[in-house]
Amino acid sequence: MATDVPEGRGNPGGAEPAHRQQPPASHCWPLLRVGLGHHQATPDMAAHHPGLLMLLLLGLATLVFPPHAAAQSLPAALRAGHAATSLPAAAAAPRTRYLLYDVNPPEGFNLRRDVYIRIASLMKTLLKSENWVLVLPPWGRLYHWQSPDILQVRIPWSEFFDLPSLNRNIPVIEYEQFLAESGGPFIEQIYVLQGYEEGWKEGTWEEKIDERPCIDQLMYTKDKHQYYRGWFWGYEETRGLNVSCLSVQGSASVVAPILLKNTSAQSVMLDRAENLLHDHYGGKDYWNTRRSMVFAKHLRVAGDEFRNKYLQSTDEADRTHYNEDWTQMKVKMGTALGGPYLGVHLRRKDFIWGHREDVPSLHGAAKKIHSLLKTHKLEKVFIATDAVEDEIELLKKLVPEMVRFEPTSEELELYKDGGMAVIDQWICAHARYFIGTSVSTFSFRIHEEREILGFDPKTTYNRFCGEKEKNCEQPTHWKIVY
Ligand SMILES: C[C@@H]1O[C@H](OP(=O)(O)OP(=O)(O)OC[C@H]2O[C@@H](n3cnc4c(=O)[nH]c(N)nc43)[C@H](O)[C@@H]2O)[C@@H](O)[C@H](O)[C@@H]1O
Repeated sequence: MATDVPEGRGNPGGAEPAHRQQPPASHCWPLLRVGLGHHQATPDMAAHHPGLLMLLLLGLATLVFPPHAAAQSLPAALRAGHAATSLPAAAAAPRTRYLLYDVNPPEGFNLRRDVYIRIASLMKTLLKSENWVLVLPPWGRLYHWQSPDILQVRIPWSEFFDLPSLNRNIPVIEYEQFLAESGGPFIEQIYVLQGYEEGWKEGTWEEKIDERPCIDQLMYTKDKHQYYRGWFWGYEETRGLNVSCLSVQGSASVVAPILLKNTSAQSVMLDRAENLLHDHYGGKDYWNTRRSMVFAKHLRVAGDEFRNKYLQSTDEADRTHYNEDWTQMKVKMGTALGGPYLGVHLRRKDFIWGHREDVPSLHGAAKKIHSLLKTHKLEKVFIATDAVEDEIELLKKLVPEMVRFEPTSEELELYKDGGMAVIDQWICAHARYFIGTSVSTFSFRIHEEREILGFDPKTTYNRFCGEKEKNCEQPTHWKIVY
């Protein structure tokens, strides 16, 4: 079970509470895109312009009576057993509360996708008693996204994921919609999640959460109006009204009582949300959320066109039919054949800097690739990698059969580094046989995509071994649960 641990990063085995019930997946919450641009009234601006102050006050009023509260409360009302009644909307509508979250800055795209799954479980717990909406943290300023000359900040989720699909699992909105609905640049309560200073004694694991003094120096500073400034995904006008710390040890839903009882703030942000563990890793709720994370259509189309053109791979021939509605997609294991190519994810950069034993040299990887091509009678290999230019040149020499998705500058600007990662993953997910890199969440997400598509696990849960590795344990098969 070597590979389950890094997935949760400090996710101690056996600490999962009972599987939590999920709300009906059949609702599609209303998606209201409100174009606000990146212009917000700032607290500083308001202080100097009485007219703006008026606007700001109006905005604050909408915190209490958000314009879409009635529409968004409908699923909650239905869950609570009410019909869509003839009561006046304002009277019938419980207020909408907004959950926001962020992750430790150095963490990459696919670890962040894992944290989303944990937060979705918390949302499902909250929705049992109140009307919450998850505000999707805009993408950007990720350490691994190093392509020069493209602006990679304030990126909405819709650039990488299909929002209607996410909404079939839990109610989500983009950050700009939150700004428009809540009327201003304020997040009322920020909780910074941290561990317990005293740690935990082995053998005495218990789930707990407490308001505690902050252990590390806060990444938030007060402005002259006593509002908190910080990194709010590149939205420089956003401010926190209150910041405090929570020591937490446990799964995501351990936070629910705090949010339901200790604070009445309408918008609550959980910073350093990677400190929460999965409610139930690999269970039905996990898989429902994972299945709802459908890649944005334009990225899937780009990947499909590439498969067709360079890898002679089509869904018909490969038996990888995809249903746009994930709730209707249930493929029997082993049904998918995959395109006539080997899929490879070769993680480099920070994975080799630590001289890790479980990462192969390029010569070692090339040797394994050739052996797999022979075994599976394949002629082409698609390689997804974050290797630097020199390594790519060496790879080209070592593996002349290599095919890569190399974007034009226009494509890179359009898809960005995140979109490139998605396209690479999508192509790897459709290969006849896949081999990835040890403990990389990038590879893990490919495993899951192949599980959803219905591949035989033998063609999926494979990884390269380091030349000096003594016990090269292969990835765990996490069977899909419907
Ligand atoms: C050591 C740790 O590794 C963890 O990375 P790991 O799980 O592999 O996976 P990720 O969390 O996705 O972070 C790696 C990032 O590197 C880029 N990248 C890696 N491989 C490829 C590839 O084959 N194709 C493309 N297009 N991009 C790639 C991409 O931006 C990806 O999101 C990080 O999340 C942690 O922050 C930390 O750095």
